[in-house]
This record gives sequence, C-alpha cells and structure tokens, in this order.
Amino acid sequence: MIELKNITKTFYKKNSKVSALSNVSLVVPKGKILGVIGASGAGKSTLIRCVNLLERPTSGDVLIDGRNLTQLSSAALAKARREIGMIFQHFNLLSSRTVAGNVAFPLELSNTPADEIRKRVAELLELVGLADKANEYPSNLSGGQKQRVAIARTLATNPKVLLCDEATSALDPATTRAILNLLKDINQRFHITILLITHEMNVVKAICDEVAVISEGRLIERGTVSEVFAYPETAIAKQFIASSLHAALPAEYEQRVSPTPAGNSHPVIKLEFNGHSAEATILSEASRKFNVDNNIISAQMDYTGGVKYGVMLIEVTGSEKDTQNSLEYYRSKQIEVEVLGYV
Ligand SMILES: Nc1ncnc2c1ncn2[C@@H]1O[C@H](COP(=O)(O)OP(=O)(O)OP(=O)(O)O)[C@@H](O)[C@H]1O
Repeated sequence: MIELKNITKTFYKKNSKVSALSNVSLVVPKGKILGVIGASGAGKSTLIRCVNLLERPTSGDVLIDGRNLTQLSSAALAKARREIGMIFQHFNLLSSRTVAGNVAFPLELSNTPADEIRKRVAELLELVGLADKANEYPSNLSGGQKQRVAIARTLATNPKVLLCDEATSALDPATTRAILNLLKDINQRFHITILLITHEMNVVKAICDEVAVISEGRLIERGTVSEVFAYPETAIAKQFIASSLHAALPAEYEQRVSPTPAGNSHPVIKLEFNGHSAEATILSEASRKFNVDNNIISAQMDYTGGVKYGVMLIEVTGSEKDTQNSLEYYRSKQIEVEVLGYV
C-alpha cells in the first residue's frame, strides 16, 4: 500500500547541505502497521512527511496503492492526499471550531452535503468515544481527547493510509495506551495501513507488525517486531530495546552497592537475555552446577514470537570461584553479563 523507492532528501542551507534521508526504501503491505524508530534528528519526520509529499524528496519515488505521487499534477496530488490521513504530536486542531466542527472540516472542503456531514461526524465521534463532546472547544479537552478528535477528523474522508507523526509523544502512559488501542482498532476494523514514527520502543511493541530502525537518514534494520526484539542486529536497535526494559536497581541497593568487593560482599549482576540466549531456567541450572545462590533483585522478561528476552538483576552468593564459574556459564549460553558492583 505504501512503497518508498530510494528516497533521498537533502536540505540546502546558505553554505551547507544536510542529508536528511539517504536512499531509503520500504514497503508497508495493505492493512499492516509499520513503526519507524530512531533517535532525534535521525530523519523520522522528514521520512513521514515525504510519504504525502508535505516534503518533496530530492530523488526517489513514493507509491501509494500503486500510484506514483511524485508524478501527479498538483490537482491530482490534492485528490490523492485525501486518501492519506495524518495525525501529529500536537494534534493541530482548529481552536475556533468545536469538536464537531473540526471533524466536519475536511468534509466541508470536499463539498459533502450538510446532512451527510452531520451523520458522518456523529458516527466518527461515536467511534472515538467523544459523542458527548461534540459542542466543546479543543481548549476544554485533555491531550488524549484532542488526539481522538484529530483521529476522527482524519478518518472523515475514509483514508487508505494513516501516517502518525509521534502521535502519542505528548501523552501520559495510560492515555498513550488508550490512543494506541484506538489506532489498532481502526487498523483492524477498516484495514487502514498505518505508518508511524516514534522514538519509543514501547509504542512499536504495543501495535506494530513490523519495525524499521532509522539512523542518520538511513534504514539500518528492518523486521517483524518479534524478530527485531529477540534478535536485534544493530547497536541502535539494542539500545532502543534496552531502554524499553526497566530493570533498575532499587534505591536501597543503589546506596549499598560498592564498585569493589570487600569482606563478605557478593556481586550484583545484570544478565541480558536475547533470542539467542538459553532459557531463563539457566539460573537454577547454574545454582545446582556451581553451588551458588541467585537472588533475583529485579527482572523484566518479555515473550514475543516464541522467544524470551529481557533483563534480570541478581545477587550471587557463593565462593569466588563458584561465582566466577557461574558467570562464565551464563556467557557460554549467550547471555550478556555485567557486574554492577558488590553488596
Ligand atoms: N526544513 C529543514 N531545513 C533544513 N534541515 C532540516 C529541515 N528539516 C529537517 N532538517 C534536518 O534533517 C535532519 C533530520 O531531521 P528530522 O526532523 O527528520 O529528524 P527526526 O528524526 O524527526 O528528529 P526529531 O525526533 O527530533 O523530530 C536533521 O539534521 C534536521 O536538522
């Protein structure tokens, strides 16, 4: 449904040029949700803006449902854009219009008859759970409600494709989950193809089928969400995954932990499991084999596509030799081992 072929975008400033996208190609099949994740400045916004030609690529082709947008006349492009909805981080609602007025806006632009507009607006507000807010103004709504209005507005013209530009970045975690659920629901009910950009792996994990990682204007990794989570290839993908796993040392441990061993102290170890690592039962195996006790301090293990991955912080008690042998054993099972300190 969405096909980008060799997209390059270069911005020219007075004496310099910025290469925002270099030779980016990607495909999003009909009805799928693809998340593009990247750090600040990686080129995410430029990429998503190239899909509806809000930003014209310096070179390359943008095909939506088989039609090459870069070759359309401006009138044909305006028409084609009605099939591409977009929602933004800061909602972009018209403050002088009510909720119903905002949702009606694109229908008024396309000269839809008034009674049809009324019916469609009521339907859409029902869909996004805002039927009781039709006559409110955006300033009286919460961030989550504003994003619901923006979603209803963009669905008004029955787009085939929905572009989400950091759509949940201004929302708290609970509201983020609710908006992501709404997007997933829309995707499933209407088979709308969604391309979203984000800097949060949790957004990708919540609703995407596939993920692409962008860095310095290049797509460096791509796969199903479970493949990339279980077997990340690039350091950047690993970093994003690690940042979505919260296995932090509790404050009480932070205060007690010392960088060097002393007297009877024992090590606090961080174990990172990925798809290549052995199962988490490895802790009891090591315990039996090497006469060590493993006390789990905190852990976040996840399970996607038949593989477990995640992070575990443990405190190991045993003789120095047995402890070292157990750590070597973990390493031999493809678990990444880091000594955080001693308590
Ligand atoms: N209109 C512009 N003129 C000049 N340079 C630009 C323009 N828009 C983007 N850039 C540059 O292109 C690069 C990619 O920017 P882009 O906004 O696409 O990144 P991003 O991944 O969306 O970042 P963020 O998450 O911070 O929004 C950056 O170096 C940026 O400074």
